[in-house]
Amino acid sequence: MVRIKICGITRIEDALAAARAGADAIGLVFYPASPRAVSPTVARQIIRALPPFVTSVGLFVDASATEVHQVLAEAPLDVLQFHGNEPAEFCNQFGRPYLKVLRVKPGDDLNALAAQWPDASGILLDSYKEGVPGGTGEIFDWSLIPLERNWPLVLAGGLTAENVADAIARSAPWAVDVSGGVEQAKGIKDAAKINSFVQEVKRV
Ligand SMILES: O=C(O)c1ccccc1NCC(=O)[C@H](O)[C@H](O)COP(=O)(O)O
Repeated sequence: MVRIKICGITRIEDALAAARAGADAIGLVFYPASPRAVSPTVARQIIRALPPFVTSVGLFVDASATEVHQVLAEAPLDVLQFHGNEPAEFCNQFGRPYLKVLRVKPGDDLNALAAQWPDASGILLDSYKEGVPGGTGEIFDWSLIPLERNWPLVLAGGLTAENVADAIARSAPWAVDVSGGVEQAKGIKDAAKINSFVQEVKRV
């Protein structure tokens, strides 16, 4: 069973649509420049509205430790997700499980890179786009993903209900992560697209 995270949630109704569809996790973006950014107060409201057993994941891009602690003081996130240049020592300091994001470029040795975060719960592979730290809506070359690896892969980047079966077949991920592929506008999810995506993952 491939797990599913619906990322870039900004509204309670979208979080509930994800939960009802059968998603395992939702992502909340704490990167002010993102059109999907939420405040800690809104994040708290969304997390409190979630039914049990749906994991809340907080996304950060080179935030300071103080900023991460400030978010955690208000929003009880289950998991942290680091999209910037955060070294392992930084990621380890919050006492929460975390995902480290690697934005994939041709020539990357992904096993060697993943080994730099040995305590990460998983490594999220996303598309590289200059100046865009995440939520690109673009796929990357899945043949660059090593099939022999000793870390849980969370696959992201331009996934949709139409391409996710192929992506799973090619990369055998632990989980898939989608944002733009289940939206009607940036930060506004589409319940029908969420349902289609989740159904397709469960089908394969
Ligand atoms: O969504 C954003 O705007 C964003 C901004 C900064 C860091 C991360 C961000 N989003 C991350 C994600 O939504 C997902 O982890 C991933 O990038 C998949 O996005 P998509 O390609 O749109 O499916």
